[in-house]
Amino acid sequence: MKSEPILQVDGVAKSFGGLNILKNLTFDVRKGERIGIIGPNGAGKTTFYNLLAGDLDPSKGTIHYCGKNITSMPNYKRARTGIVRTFQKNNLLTELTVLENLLLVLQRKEGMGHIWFKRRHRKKYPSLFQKADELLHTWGLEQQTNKVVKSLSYGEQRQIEILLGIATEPNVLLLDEPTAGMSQAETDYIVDLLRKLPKSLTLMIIEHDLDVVFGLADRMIVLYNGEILVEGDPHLVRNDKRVNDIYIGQEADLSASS
Ligand SMILES: Nc1ncnc2c1ncn2[C@@H]1O[C@H](COP(=O)(O)OP(=O)(O)OP(=O)(O)O)[C@@H](O)[C@H]1O
Repeated sequence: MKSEPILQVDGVAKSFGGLNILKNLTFDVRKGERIGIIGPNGAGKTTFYNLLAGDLDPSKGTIHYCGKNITSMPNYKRARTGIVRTFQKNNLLTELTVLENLLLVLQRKEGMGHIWFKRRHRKKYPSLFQKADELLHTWGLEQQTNKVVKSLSYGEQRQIEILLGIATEPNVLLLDEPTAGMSQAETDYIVDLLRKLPKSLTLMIIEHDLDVVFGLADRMIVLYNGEILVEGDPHLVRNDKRVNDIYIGQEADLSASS
């Protein structure tokens, strides 16, 4: 028996000054699904994440999360209820160390005040530090612990950003091009990390690297001109003529990226 949808998107549209960027999107996401979202530049993928994360309100339609209407719920409340996104560009505090960035996320999660950053001491907050150590160990990033973020490579910074998203223990994690700008080794690390995430976590991944997204997703959504062109099983989507047509002349032929 299929589980109840964790997200229900019903008739969602978004216009900017008369331009219809997203048109009548309707689909459900079930708990634990891995949804890959692809589409050419400008198809509306990031705008769609903005609507899911509460960074923008839809012009039409509704979004339900765990059965509750969240269409007008602001982003910080959605994040608190477990819908967390990462961005195409890093959102880290680059003057701080990896550990300090992680502690900041964990202290917020533990409800330890909204002071944007207060230096915490290991002796005084052992459980906070232990949690940070565990996360860095689990994801093989111990060596980065005390490095200042700005000293890391772009790909390493993106790895840390994803780690921070995971540290919040989200129910739904929205990843926006998680491997963009990464080396092959860094990409492999991220793919491996995403594969190891708990099965109960619902993942949505916007990704231009077709090998990555087809390798991770158990369902694909193809956006084109603000509409769902094709949706479904990755194997069928990969071989769909309409999908191949929109990728012809672009970075890759879908059938060649297996
Ligand atoms: N605030 C805005 N005002 C006006 N137009 C916007 C705004 N935000 C996005 N757009 C337009 O909406 C369209 C979709 O943009 P969006 O960033 O969602 O596409 P995308 O599929 O994520 O593209 P990419 O793969 O290049 O990131 C683009 O034509 C963009 O210029």
